[in-house]
Amino acid sequence: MQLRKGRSLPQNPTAPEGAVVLARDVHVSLGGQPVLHGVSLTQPPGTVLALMGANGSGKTTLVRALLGLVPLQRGSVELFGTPVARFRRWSAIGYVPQRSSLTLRNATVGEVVASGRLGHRRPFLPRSRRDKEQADAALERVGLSGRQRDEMVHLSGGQQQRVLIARALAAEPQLLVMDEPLAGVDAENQQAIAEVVAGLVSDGLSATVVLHEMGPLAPLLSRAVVLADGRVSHDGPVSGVPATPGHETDELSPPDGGRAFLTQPVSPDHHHDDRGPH
Ligand SMILES: Nc1ncnc2c1ncn2[C@@H]1O[C@H](COP(=O)(O)OP(=O)(O)OP(=O)(O)O)[C@@H](O)[C@H]1O
Repeated sequence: MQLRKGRSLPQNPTAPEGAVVLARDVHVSLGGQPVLHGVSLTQPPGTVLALMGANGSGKTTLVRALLGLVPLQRGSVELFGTPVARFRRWSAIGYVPQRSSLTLRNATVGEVVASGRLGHRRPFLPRSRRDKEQADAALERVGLSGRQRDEMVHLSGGQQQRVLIARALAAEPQLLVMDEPLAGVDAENQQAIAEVVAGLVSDGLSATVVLHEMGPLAPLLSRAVVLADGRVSHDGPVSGVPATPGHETDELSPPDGGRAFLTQPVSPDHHHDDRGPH
């Protein structure tokens, strides 16, 4: 599939020095249960960081901690050099949540992508020409131009995922945070998503991506942080990532990576078939 480059999405204005994400000794408890036990990581600008690990290892909780969505028991998080509690430039971050966690039955593609501009809009005013241009450019970027009127429910899982990425891109982010963008997505759409990410990275954006397996994103990953039971078990090049935790001699080595990383089967929620019209 050939994807056209977006027309007017921004170049990344992030200064070359300084991390886009910096976490130090992050401890998080949920429902009284400790989930993260002292996680630290640094993501330099312009990089693609994979957060990996088995089901329940704490990946989603870590992403939520990085975005200030859950309180820290201990430790600190900085976004673009600002402590997360004082961070206000949320439009600089495009968040693509797990598709399976969303209910989008009644929304159209255009509505979903337009909602990505809400952070730029002033209350009670109709959307501006720039809002529309950025939404259209984001949709073009993911290869779904002209699909604004389609209902989300009629798209395949992979196409829905691409719409959610377009929604995040419409906000003109500098950092894209994606939670399992390849889960339940067919090979063609996985490739399309990888091409979108490659284009964004070449424009200087950064991406933090929760992954069960690297798939076609493998060649794009700058490094991987692997969690095991809420602790970092690996932080470094992707080539050093074990195919299965506990079997560290069996390594993935991009660009022909993409083998399954799981120690446990993906929960049914992660395996919505990529059905529907293409
Ligand atoms: N609200 C909550 N209350 C109590 N425990 C929770 C809560 N949310 C998550 N947990 C627990 O925290 C641990 C980490 O969950 P999390 O969803 O962060 O893991 P994950 O690595 O993203 O898993 P998956 O790959 O299945 O999405 C799990 O043991 C989970 O049961």
